[in-house]
Amino acid sequence: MPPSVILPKNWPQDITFLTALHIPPPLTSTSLKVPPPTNLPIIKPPPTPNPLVRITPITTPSHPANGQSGLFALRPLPPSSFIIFYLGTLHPSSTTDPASNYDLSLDRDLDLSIDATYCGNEARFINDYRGIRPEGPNAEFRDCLVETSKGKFERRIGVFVLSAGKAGKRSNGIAKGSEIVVSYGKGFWNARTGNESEDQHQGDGS
Ligand SMILES: C[S@@+](CC[C@H](N)C(=O)[O-])C[C@H]1O[C@@H](n2cnc3c(N)ncnc32)[C@H](O)[C@@H]1O
Repeated sequence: MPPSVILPKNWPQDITFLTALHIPPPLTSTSLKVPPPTNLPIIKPPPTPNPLVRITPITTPSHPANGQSGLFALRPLPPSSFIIFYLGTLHPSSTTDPASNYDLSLDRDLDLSIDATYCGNEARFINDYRGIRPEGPNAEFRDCLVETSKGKFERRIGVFVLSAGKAGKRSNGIAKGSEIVVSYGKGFWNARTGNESEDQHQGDGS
């Protein structure tokens, strides 16, 4: 991280803040290059810290992640809008640490995942909707692209506000002050309650 980078409020001291994906050797960004044309949205990297969100310690006893943190909207976020990239360490999915609570599959065909246990950005604080928002998630992970140089694109995972259709007809997106929640997928929770029947990664399934 360049020394001039301003850390987001409430960023933990023991986690490295990233402004770009961490790609340790032998992987290179070539693994993420996508030849055009593609139908994925092209996202311009947002400023850091991300002005749309805030990491907030959870102190409500009834919140299932009480004592941890969550990610909250600092302003109204319209349906389908991009919020933030999911950053962390890129690694082959075959090396996924089954105990990681911050691992997200980037692409099954490319066999790549992103783990934000030791380094990441604000997106690592997004909680699962279960026990928090009875209506369901208000955001989701989506595949997208970033233009790294003129005409060159790389794969990323972004967090997007649910579309009005998915969130219900009257959805206005995410209100200022609301917690941003996704679905980690049943597999995430099954793996943690000893049910191995649906062993998927965070973000798969619902
Ligand atoms: C990706 S982290 C989310 C950020 C985490 N709350 C933190 O402060 O670092 C995933 C972990 O958050 C907690 N968590 C997220 N959503 C939860 C929920 N709906 N109920 C209980 N714990 C949750 C669990 O400990 C889970 O392993």
